[in-house]
Amino acid sequence: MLFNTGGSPGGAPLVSQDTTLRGIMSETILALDGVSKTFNGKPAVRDVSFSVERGQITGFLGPNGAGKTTSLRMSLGILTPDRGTVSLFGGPPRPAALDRVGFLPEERGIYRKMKVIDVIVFFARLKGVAPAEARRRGLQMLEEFGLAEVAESKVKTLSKGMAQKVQIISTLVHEPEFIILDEPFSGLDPVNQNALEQVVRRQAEAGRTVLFSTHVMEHAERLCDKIVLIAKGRKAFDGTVAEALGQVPRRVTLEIVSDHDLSRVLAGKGEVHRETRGEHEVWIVDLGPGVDAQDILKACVDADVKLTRFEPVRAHLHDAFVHLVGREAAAPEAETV
Ligand SMILES: Nc1ncnc2c1ncn2[C@@H]1O[C@H](COP(=O)(O)OP(=O)(O)OP(=O)(O)O)[C@@H](O)[C@H]1O
Repeated sequence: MLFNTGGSPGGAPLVSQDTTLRGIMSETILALDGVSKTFNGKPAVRDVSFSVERGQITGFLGPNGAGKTTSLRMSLGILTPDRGTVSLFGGPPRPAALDRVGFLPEERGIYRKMKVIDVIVFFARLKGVAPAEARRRGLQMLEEFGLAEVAESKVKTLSKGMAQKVQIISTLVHEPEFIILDEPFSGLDPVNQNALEQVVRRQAEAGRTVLFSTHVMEHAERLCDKIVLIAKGRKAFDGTVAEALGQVPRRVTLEIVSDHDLSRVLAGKGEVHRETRGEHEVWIVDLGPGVDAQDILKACVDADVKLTRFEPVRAHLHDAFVHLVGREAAAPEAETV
């Protein structure tokens, strides 16, 4: 097992180990209502509302500069909104509520001169875990993260990825009910990104609630019960991954060797584009309402068209994001100025 999924703090019953039930039993852990924040006259977050439900994994997605970190900081009371309200565990984000949260900030920094295990124990103790228990959990988690041999090493001797894992352990060691991770995958190599995805899944399976921000859609596509898309400070979408993908026109790509004109065959099936790639003619169909890929295949077979490729194209979350906010707003902030 990669990570300890033990009981919830204070012995409270875990909500559910079942993904389906997780969806049904709804209790709002965090709610932002009409929240806005401006820095030096420049709006960073504009009238954003969304909620995070207990036991779910929620992805907070958007390009660099979209307003994710600012929203997370407001969620935790680190920043005060100019307008709107934040409710954490049913009230303002006060210290007692924050003890139930594990937060991995975007700006990472741990005490370089301390030993790894001492850093983890330090963070656990800040959240009220007894010293012996903090050490026991810290050593167990280091083992599970493949870092057992560096427990007594100084932080400054670790690679960047190892240091990030130590910081993730420090975020989780007090077994918080609600885990907020700001860009947790950045700085990790693909193997460790996969390992972190497993950690997030196991936390949710243990009944914990996870909210993480990312500009890499693939993590959210694989992990999330719900996603919130934000661009240029505004919420663009809030729903399940399937609902987001449902916003993208379904597409089929056809390839033929001849210069057969498919316009008549594909008439009424959707929006059709034609491209020449080498000696192949490629026809791309954005399927119209009520048309599915099989209708296109049947029309080609009936018209005796010799296909060299027939490919229903699977949409990805990035396509949905671009479709919802436009290519310019989907780009990182620096690319749009
Ligand atoms: N303390 C601050 N002072 C001034 N401007 C800020 C401050 N914090 C954020 N901003 C600005 O607010 C906007 C949103 O930034 P934010 O960090 O919330 O975005 P983000 O989606 O988290 O992106 P990134 O992943 O790059 O941090 C940006 O234009 C940023 O420069």
